[in-house]
Parts: sequence; C-alpha cells; structure tokens
Amino acid sequence: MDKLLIRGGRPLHGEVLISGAKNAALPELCAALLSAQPVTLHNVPRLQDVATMLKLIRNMGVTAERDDNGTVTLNAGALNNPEAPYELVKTMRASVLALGPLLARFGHAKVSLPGGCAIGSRPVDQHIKGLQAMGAVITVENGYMNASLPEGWKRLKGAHITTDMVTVTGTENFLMAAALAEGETVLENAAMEPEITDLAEMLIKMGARISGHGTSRITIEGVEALHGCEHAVVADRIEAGTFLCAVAATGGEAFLRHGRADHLSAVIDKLLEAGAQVQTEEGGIRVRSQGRLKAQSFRTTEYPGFPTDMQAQFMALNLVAEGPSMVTETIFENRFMHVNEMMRLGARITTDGRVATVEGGAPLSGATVMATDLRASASLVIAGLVAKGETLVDRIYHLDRGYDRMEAKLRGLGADIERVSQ
Ligand SMILES: CC(=O)N[C@H]1[C@@H](OP(=O)(O)OP(=O)(O)OC[C@H]2O[C@@H](n3ccc(=O)[nH]c3=O)[C@H](O)[C@@H]2O)O[C@H](CO)[C@@H](O)[C@@H]1O
Ligand SMILES: C=C(OP(=O)(O)O)C(=O)O
Repeated sequence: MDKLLIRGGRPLHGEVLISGAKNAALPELCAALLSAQPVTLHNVPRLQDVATMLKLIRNMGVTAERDDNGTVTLNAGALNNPEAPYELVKTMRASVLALGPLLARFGHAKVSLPGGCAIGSRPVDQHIKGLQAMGAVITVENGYMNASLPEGWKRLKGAHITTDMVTVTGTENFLMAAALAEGETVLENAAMEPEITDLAEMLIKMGARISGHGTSRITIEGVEALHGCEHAVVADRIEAGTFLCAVAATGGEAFLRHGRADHLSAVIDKLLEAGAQVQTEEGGIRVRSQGRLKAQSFRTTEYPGFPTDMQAQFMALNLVAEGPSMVTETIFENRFMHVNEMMRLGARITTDGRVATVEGGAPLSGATVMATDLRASASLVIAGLVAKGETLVDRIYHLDRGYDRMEAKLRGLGADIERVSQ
C-alpha cells in the first residue's frame, strides 16, 4: 500500500498548476449519459474517482477515451446497461449521480446505494424524494435503488422540489433529470456551489434550458433530447485552497495558476485575517506568508460559506498559527477523523461534538499517521510539511481519490516528499 514520506520544514516556493475540479468532472461525466451524441470534456483531472467513474460508465456501454492532456471523449449512443453495480460504486459517493441521467433518458435505472464513508452517514433520501416528485417509482432493495417510470409514461414530469437541506449531488441529479423531463422543474433550496454552475453551463451547451443556477432557486424547462457538446471543467477550488493553506503554513510564496479566487472568498478572507497575503493575479492566485500567522476560528457552511472540504486543511494551518481557534463542522457529523492523527504529530486539540478547539503554536514533530478520508489526508500532508523530522502518511489511496498528482506538485514547490510502496 502506498504511503507518503515527508521531511518537513521547507517553505514552499514556485508555481503550481491547479487541475480541473473533481466535484465538477464527476457530474459532468454523468451528464454525457443524457445524450446519444459525443461529448468532449477538457481539463479532466487525473485521479482515482475519475478512473472509477469512467469504469462505471464504460460498464454501461458508453465509449470513453482520455488523452494525456486531460481531454475525455464520451459517446453514450450505444448505452445498453443502465446499471451501477455495487463493486464499482462502493468507493465513490458520486456514483449516485448516474441515477438522474439514466432514469431521464432510459426511463429506468438500477443504481447501488453508495458505500459508507468515514465523514458521516450520507443518506440519499433527498435524491429519491426529489425524483419521486418528478413521477419516478423508486424502490430500495438488496442495497440497490430500482427506478422506473409509471406505466405509460415516456418521460419524467417537471416538479417543484424543495429539499430538506442543501444538497450538492442532489441538486445535480435533479438538474440532469429535469433537463429531459416534460415541463418545468423548479428547485428551491438548491446548492449554489461553483460546480453546480459549471454543470448547468455544460447542460445548456447540450441544449438544456436552465436559469437561476448559482442561486438557491433554479428553473429548468425540460426538452425532448440533448445534443453533444464540448466543455472545459472548472478549476478545482478545493485543490487550490489546499495549496493556499500549505504554502501559508510553511511560510512560503507561490503562484497557483488557474486558481479561482472568486470561488474561494470564505477561505481567502480567513487567510488574510490570519496574516497571509493573497492576491488575484492574471491567470491565478498568489499567496505569500512569513509564517507567524494568527489562528482563525471558522464554521463550515454551504457555498458561499466556508467549505467543509477545506475544514481539515485549514485546521492544519491553525496548528502552526499563534493562539486558540474554534473549528465548527456543520455539514457532516463525523468529519474530525484527522484530529487524533494530528495529535500524534504533537497538535493540541480537543473536540466536543461538532466543535474542535485548537491550541495553536505547539511544536509539531514527525510521526506515522493514517489518512482516514480524502481531505483528512491532505491536512496530514500539510501538517507533515511543517513538522520537524519525518512524517509517514499511510493509506493515501484516500488522497489519490481526489488529488491530481499531489506529491509531484508539492515536489515542484520544493517540498521533500516521496511516495513509498511498502
Ligand atoms: C462528489 C461531490 O460533489 N461531493 C461533495 C458533495 O457531497 P454530497 O453531495 O454527497 O453532499 P450533500 O451536499 O448532499 O450533503 C450535505 C448534507 O446533507 C445530508 N444529506 C444529503 C443528501 C440526502 O439525500 N440526504 C441527506 O441527509 C448529508 O448527509 C450532509 O449532511 O457536497 C459536500 C458538501 O459540500 C462535499 O463535502 C463533497 O465533497
Ligand atoms: C467528501 C468529498 O468527496 P466525496 O463526496 O466524493 O466523498 C470531498 O471531495 O472532500
């Protein structure tokens, strides 16, 4: 199993290229299922979840080819197996995104419930409820969602859907299903994440009629068929945020090419308050810090608030910053798995339910730590970059799920980091 060996203490310097967003590429690969015509996606990141999604849709009968420049060409014209089996779904939450498009285009789908994940229970009740409001008949049996249309129906019907909470993949499933439904769908309490906007823009290129994306009320006027399109995946704001924290925590300076500061306002505001310098420059974001940061309290919320996917990485920065901070996780009930591992490096943190209190400024020293989920892994890498001595981060298959060649990018910034297989 691969591990990352980090010798800490080197400030990061230089330039790093930010890849396309995992959380936009995954729904956009599923959007290709909506059309019988070819779809070309550019800027697709090279990571495990994308490989899993390609395997999943190829298994349905879709042809998918990727080149070395991040372009994936898909053709779902011959799709003959609208099914997502457990073996391919168990490692990836985003596989639930096959449900909406398959049901909308074929009138039936069988999708395994996504596997459990360390950050919380993550039910899909809202996905099911919303699609049922559009007329779908859905039963859950033997771990599978079996979805179909009522007798005599050719298409889903537009509906007014108000979810109990803001759900990102739920909003994406409804967007894709509604694009091919009969009549108008209105999504209230819709997620506003940049990945939703990017997906909506892709669907519009395919002929979908969508307005209000980027707000909490999205309207979709269904059409009979969608055509092919060419689309570039938006830059990964979470990867950019991770590098911002890594550079600031190590007291370095770097330019994040393709980084989108406008998608990271909540994180950048906290970095500025902490004393780092962050500027938008043409083509990306520049970050600079002299170390001696001031720890920041924050609370995760839906976009445009502080992203839960940046909570662990900013906590790593708070470890080396001066003073106490309180980190409140409001989205997932079990997303502090990195805390115990950080304490192995010498961090002083206490947790009480959804609140972690960090005593910043404790000297960190290298140790073997275990990655428990994707962003926890990234936070341990950041902590390892500042810790004295050697840190070995185990179980980095979590990291590989969602980061595009992270250790190579960090090495490019001067980090002493290598992948070891043991
Ligand atoms: C592939 C992808 O895009 N993943 C992102 C997406 O996950 P994902 O879309 O799974 O997360 P949601 O926005 O749906 O989850 C938000 C909250 O709603 C709950 N919920 C959600 C749906 C549902 O049917 N029932 C329910 O109870 C969840 O358990 C969670 O507590 O948004 C999360 C929140 O920004 C991010 O951390 C993930 O990186
Ligand atoms: C939780 C995440 O991803 P997923 O929803 O794919 O598990 C994440 O990207 O941090």
